[in-house]
Amino acid sequence: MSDILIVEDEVVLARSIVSFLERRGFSASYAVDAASARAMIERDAPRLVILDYKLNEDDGLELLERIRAASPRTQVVMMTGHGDIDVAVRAMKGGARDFLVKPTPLSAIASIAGELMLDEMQGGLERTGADRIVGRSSAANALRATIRKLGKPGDTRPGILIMGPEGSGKSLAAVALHETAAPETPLETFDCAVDREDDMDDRMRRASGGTLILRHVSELSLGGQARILQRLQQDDRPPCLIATSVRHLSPGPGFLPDLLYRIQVGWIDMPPLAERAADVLPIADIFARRIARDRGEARPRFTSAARARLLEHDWPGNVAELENCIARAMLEQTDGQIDGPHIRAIGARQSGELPTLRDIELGAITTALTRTGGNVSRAAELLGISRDTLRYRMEKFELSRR
Ligand SMILES: Nc1ncnc2c1ncn2[C@@H]1O[C@H](COP(=O)(O)OP(=O)(O)OP(=O)(O)O)[C@@H](O)[C@H]1O
Repeated sequence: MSDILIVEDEVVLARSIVSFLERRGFSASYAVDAASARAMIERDAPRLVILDYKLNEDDGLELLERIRAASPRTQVVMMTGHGDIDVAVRAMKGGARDFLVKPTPLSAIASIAGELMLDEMQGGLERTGADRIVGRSSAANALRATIRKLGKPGDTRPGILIMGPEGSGKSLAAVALHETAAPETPLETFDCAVDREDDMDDRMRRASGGTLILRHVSELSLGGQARILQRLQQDDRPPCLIATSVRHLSPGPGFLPDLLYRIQVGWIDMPPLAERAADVLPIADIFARRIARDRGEARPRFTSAARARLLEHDWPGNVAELENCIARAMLEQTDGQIDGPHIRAIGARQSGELPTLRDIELGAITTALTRTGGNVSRAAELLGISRDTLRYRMEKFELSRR
């Protein structure tokens, strides 16, 4: 009896996934066609089925429907091809828990299996260090690895600048870094956009020997910057500075070079949530579970319509927007079930005459593709994103069909 069943017609791939999972302590087996998969599901009722959308003779979506009917407790994760976002959405509507894009790194499969087992234990809600970063996109994996690397305990801790759009998780990454590098030391946060600069001295004194997170550092006045530099010199055990910023910083009249060089030793880029769609469902799930736990309620379930809606949205307000959306959905749901209509995203902030982010993005992609004569790899390079991300965005804007 196995907890995980891999349904994949390429035997070599199926075997390697199974042995990878088994080396990590999961019990797994595989089936190469729909008939044997169904027989094994009836016999074992596995916790998780990882199902290839394209099976030789059989249709993965049809098999998904049968699995859901035969074994409701079995979770199904669909493996789709690149650009098959419509298949992914259909799979979610058909009751799949999630989807993975092929070629799927084995680590992503292990992480999904791990998440499922964590869910079963109702654990994993409170995390520390790099594990605070929920998600299984390659960007989330890379971020956790960077936090572990930069946060290696050592005598000197370099200043670190975390750049990224609003609500993308910069402050969370800053806390994760502190917990990785020096969890026993004090942690203080100063928000340069809202806190009074008169409070800075006190905040720095309390952070001595630990970490000071400077949120929205680009908003700090020259006076405030000078104050920080002065205190850093006076303190025997000056705090490590971790700064976050939406805007690019450059030394010049607005920002003291000495402070910038102190902050910008290490660097982390937070990508927008739209570039890591694989993170949306795991993050939504943990937000909903935390709210339910705080209210003493059972773990909420997302219907397939809700999951599909979460995946279809672009999240211009990033993780903060997703958090807000889930908080509202949790207010509206009544029976522990979050359904499609409960998912109402606010979208980008109203900004007068400004074009929407969607328009800007569509414009940039179209320009890059026009300039490169439709060459996706070169267009992706011009835009500074991966080829996969560009293909995904093109699919969303239906550019490939134009
Ligand atoms: N990968 C993630 N996993 C779980 N929670 C996340 C993740 N990223 C962000 N969050 C949560 O989303 C919310 C917004 O993140 P955060 O405040 O860190 O964004 P930010 O980039 O610092 O925003 P701002 O630009 O407004 O300062 C927080 O509640 C944070 O804990």
